[in-house]
This record gives sequence, C-alpha cells and structure tokens, in this order.
Amino acid sequence: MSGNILEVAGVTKVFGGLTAVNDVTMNIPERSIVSVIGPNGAGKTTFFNMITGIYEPTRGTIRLGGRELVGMRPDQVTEAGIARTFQNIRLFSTMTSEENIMVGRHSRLKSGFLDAVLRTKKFHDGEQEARDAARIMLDFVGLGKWRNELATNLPYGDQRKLEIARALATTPKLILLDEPAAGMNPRETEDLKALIRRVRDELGVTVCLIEHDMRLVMTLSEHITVLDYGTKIAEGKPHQVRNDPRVMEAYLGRGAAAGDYGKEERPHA
Ligand SMILES: Nc1ncnc2c1ncn2[C@@H]1O[C@H](COP(=O)(O)OP(=O)(O)OP(=O)(O)O)[C@@H](O)[C@H]1O
Repeated sequence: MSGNILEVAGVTKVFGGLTAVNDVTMNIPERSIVSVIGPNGAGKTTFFNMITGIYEPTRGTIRLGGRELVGMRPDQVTEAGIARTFQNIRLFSTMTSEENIMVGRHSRLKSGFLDAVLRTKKFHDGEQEARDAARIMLDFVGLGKWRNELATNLPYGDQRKLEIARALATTPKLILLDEPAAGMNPRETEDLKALIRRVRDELGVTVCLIEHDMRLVMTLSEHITVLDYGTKIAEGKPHQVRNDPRVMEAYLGRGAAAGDYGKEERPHA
C-alpha cells in the first residue's frame, strides 16, 4: 500500500492547439487535506475535470486506491468514490435543501426505474434511506434548520455548504472542492475551514481543493501543488510553497501583492 488515495501520473490535456494541463503528476495521501493553486487559467479546473471523468486525458493515468479511472464516465467516477463541487453554485433552486441532497444520494440507491414507476417496497425503502441520509448530512454541515427551505432561499455561504453536503451524500473517499470560498465573507470562510477539517477528521474523507483565498489555503492544506500554464511548477508544505521563487514569480510577476496570491487576473499573453 502506497498510502495514497489518488495517484495522478503524467496527465496531459490538449484542447486543439492549447495544452491546458501538461504532464502533471500528483499523489494525494489518504485522509489528507491538499490544495491545487495557480493563477487564472493555470489548468486547475481542467485537472479536476479529468479526475472526475468530464474530460478524458490526452495522456496519463489516474488511480483511485489503485483502480484506473481514465475511461470512466463521471457517474462511474462518483460510484468509485470521488465527489466534487463546482466553481459556480449548481443547486436545484426549485428543490428544498433536503431534496437537493437526496439527488446526490441517488447514485447510492439500489432501486431501479421500474421500482420507481411501480412504487415498490424497495423504492420506498430506498427513498426513506435517502431522506434519512440527507438529514444526517444536513445536520453534519449545520443546515438542519433549512431542511424544508428551497435551496435558493439559503444565505450564500449556506448554499455552498449544501453543495458540500450533497457531494458527501454519495459517501466518497475523496472530495474535490472547486473554489469553495469564492464569494464568501471572512466569517463564512472561517466556518468553511472548520467544516472542511471536520469532513476529514470525523468522516475520514480526503479533501482536495482548488482555492484562490491564500489565507485559507495556507492555514488548511497539508500539501500544496502549484500549476502555472498547465505545468506543475512547485509542490510541498505551505511554508515551502509560499517561499518558492517560482511561485512568487508566477503570481508576483503579474503584479499581485505578497500574501495575496492569485486574486489578480492573468494578463493576456
Ligand atoms: N473545453 C475547453 N476547450 C478549450 N480550452 C479550454 C477548455 N477548458 C479550459 N480551456 C483552457 O484551458 C486553460 C486552463 O483553464 P482552466 O479553467 O483549467 O484554468 P483554471 O486554473 O481553473 O483557471 P481559473 O482559476 O480562472 O478557474 C485556459 O486557457 C482555458 O481557456
């Protein structure tokens, strides 16, 4: 056993003439909290999209617990044990918080289409199980009081937490969070930080985040991988990455203030 839940080796994604991710290798230790950072357009979301089966890599391998994921559809990757949230909130606004999580739980339901049409006992049992699981997840992320509220009526920070709860309802081994703190105020970001720690500590789920909020990244991550123009330019512990000249060049060379990496727009080449 390597001790890594995810092993990404030599992954590349070419879109037409553009190499969005170039030969990236990254290992994520089991039960760790790690981050992928880099200036705008560095290839971070494309990297997540390859791990989750949205894009097939042009080259490279991606293994979860030793099992190859390349070639799997997104739903198969979810089934294998990876859940994710997206940069922009993707909740069903006409559903309640609980229903949004039940949708996430769907991939774990054993009943099929016919069971649903015929309203069999198996379907009802599955429905009840999904509802129970949704309640447990809502309580876990602190949104129990919003159970019957439409997702769209929740405060912004709570909508982001609801997305995390929905992802957790698939009982993943690894959760990928794409800019979970985007648009949050400092208090919401602190809440989020505590929640991410609990996801790892209490649920045993490994966490990998893409994040532009450097304060959050530096205080939460045990390991950081830095991408720039699709290439891995640095990796290590927060203090190592913070002081790496190539990382400073990638951010500061583009006019950002020290300690505030990544909030700048990448200039046009
Ligand atoms: N489907 C696609 N087709 C063509 N080019 C794409 C596609 N998806 C991403 N790209 C390009 O790949 C590069 C990396 O984009 P990506 O969204 O992965 O970066 P990012 O690091 O997530 O950026 P940000 O921090 O702004 O979200 C960009 O130049 C982008 O325009």
